[in-house]
Amino acid sequence: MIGVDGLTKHYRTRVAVDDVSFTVHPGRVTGFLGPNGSGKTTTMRCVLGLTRPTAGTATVLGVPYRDLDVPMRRVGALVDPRARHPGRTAHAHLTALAQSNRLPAYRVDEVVDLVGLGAVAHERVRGFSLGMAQRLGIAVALLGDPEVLLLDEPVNGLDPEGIRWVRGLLRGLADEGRTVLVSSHLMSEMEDTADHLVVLGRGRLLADVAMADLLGRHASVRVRSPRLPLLGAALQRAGAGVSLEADGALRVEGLDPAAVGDVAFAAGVPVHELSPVLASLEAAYLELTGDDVEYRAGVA
Ligand SMILES: Nc1ncnc2c1ncn2[C@@H]1O[C@H](COP(=O)(O)OP(=O)(O)OP(=O)(O)O)[C@@H](O)[C@H]1O
Repeated sequence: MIGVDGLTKHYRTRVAVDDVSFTVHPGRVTGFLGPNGSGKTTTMRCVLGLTRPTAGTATVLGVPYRDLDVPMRRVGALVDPRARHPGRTAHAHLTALAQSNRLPAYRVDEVVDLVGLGAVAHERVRGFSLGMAQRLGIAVALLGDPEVLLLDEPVNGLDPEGIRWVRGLLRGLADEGRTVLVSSHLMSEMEDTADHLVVLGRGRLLADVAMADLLGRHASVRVRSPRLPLLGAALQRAGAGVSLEADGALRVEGLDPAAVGDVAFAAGVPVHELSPVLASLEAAYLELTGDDVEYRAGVA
């Protein structure tokens, strides 16, 4: 469990995180989303005791991170995959961490195998690709076999096979009852991985919502009929938003498929197709964050 309560962080005049509260529960993967600069990393750093909040609190398993005894056994984190000793081998890096955190040496070989770094474990980290560095960062996070995991952009730099592997790993960790908070910019990846979403925009909380609810809220219905104008008018009278698709079908928003069918029946209009259309996470996300994007392409 991760608890963030009234969390606020100011950097001089910039408000990086603005009175944000949410709880990350165990047993599910919680996706942490938001445009660039929306405060995700700052929030994670506050949870990990790396950044001191201006106001509010962040706790892990009910206590501030600094109060945890042997934190690596309780919380695993991937925040900056490049932040490790470049002259060391991956194995030596993990061994040093295991020793300083009183973790068993056999755990090093376990996590090396788990993240698929067996072939390069004795090579220097300096020569690692971003994908290999990410895998090593994930190995560090898993070293203490922790109950809580915070991973900032873990699929950054990974190839499709690596991305699939991370997805399976996160699912497995959540299924074991662990708390998993993971940030990503890849909407399609989040859609396949996360059960729950916490969304930030300009440092504020925009949504704390189950993935299925968010997608359901933005779902629509496709309907075809030989008497389209009549059906469109009846649906609008029922309060639906109606638009014409390129192929001549109607796109109906604000009513579920059963309600659309009932409106058609009551209007005496034949229906030739009636299908629910699930929103993509990308569309739902853009709608949520539309006004809160701080850095747009082409804008300084
Ligand atoms: N050490 C710092 N000093 C000054 N400003 C900072 C510092 N760290 C972050 N910020 C600012 O705080 C805001 C939030 O940044 P943060 O890195 O938390 O966002 P983010 O959502 O993780 O972004 P990204 O997706 O780009 O990593 C940004 O405007 C950033 O410029």
